[in-house]
Amino acid sequence: MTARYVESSRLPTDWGEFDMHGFEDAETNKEHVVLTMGNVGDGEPVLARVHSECLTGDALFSMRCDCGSQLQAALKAISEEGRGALFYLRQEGRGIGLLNKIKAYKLQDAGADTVEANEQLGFGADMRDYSILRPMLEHLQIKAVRLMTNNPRKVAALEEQGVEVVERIALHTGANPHNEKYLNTKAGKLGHMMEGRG
Ligand SMILES: Nc1nc2c(ncn2[C@@H]2O[C@H](COP(=O)(O)OP(=O)(O)OP(=O)(O)O)[C@@H](O)[C@H]2O)c(=O)[nH]1
Ligand SMILES: [Zn+2]
Repeated sequence: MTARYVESSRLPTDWGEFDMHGFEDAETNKEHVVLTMGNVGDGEPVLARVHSECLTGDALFSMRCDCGSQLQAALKAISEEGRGALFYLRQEGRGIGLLNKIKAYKLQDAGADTVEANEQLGFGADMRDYSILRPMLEHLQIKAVRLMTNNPRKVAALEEQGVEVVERIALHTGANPHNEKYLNTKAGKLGHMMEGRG
């Protein structure tokens, strides 16, 4: 996988003004963005979030997951520090795509958990590929991060891309009665670190 840098612009948000950098992956035709604030290329560790697209949670206010709340918390944390980077990767549905995620939700409505639903559809539990990050990190000259995530696989994935993860910062937010099973499955089957969640 390889991403080509295309263009940057300003992006004013509720949490202040970010710089938005667009990348294109010619192999998959996916378009990815990175929002940065401050000087992220100075060699100092960067407060960072690698966020996987979740149309339902990020844009449509879904309570089935914690994605929208994590996205907002990450932007807020970056703006409070005045420096950081949010990688918005188009890996909808842990890489299976939106329509397959809807099929997985239907199976979950009938009792399956998120992992069982993916397996019933013939997919692995998590099909995300993080190698797309490498050209983005290189372009932005980010060499070390303080990563906001509960997912140890993301820490390992960044290290595989040659970036030092000097700290993992837990991101426990957005728990509600509708996503209790989903969060429990993440902790029980997908290795997410959910200690202290409450
Ligand atoms: N296949 C599938 N994907 C889902 C489901 N619910 C959320 N997702 C996707 O999962 C991705 C988010 O991954 P999560 O496992 O919630 O969290 P994470 O990104 O691994 O870890 P954090 O950094 O801690 O947020 C997004 O791409 C969502 O669209 C589901 O039930 N099935
Ligand atoms: Zn989500």
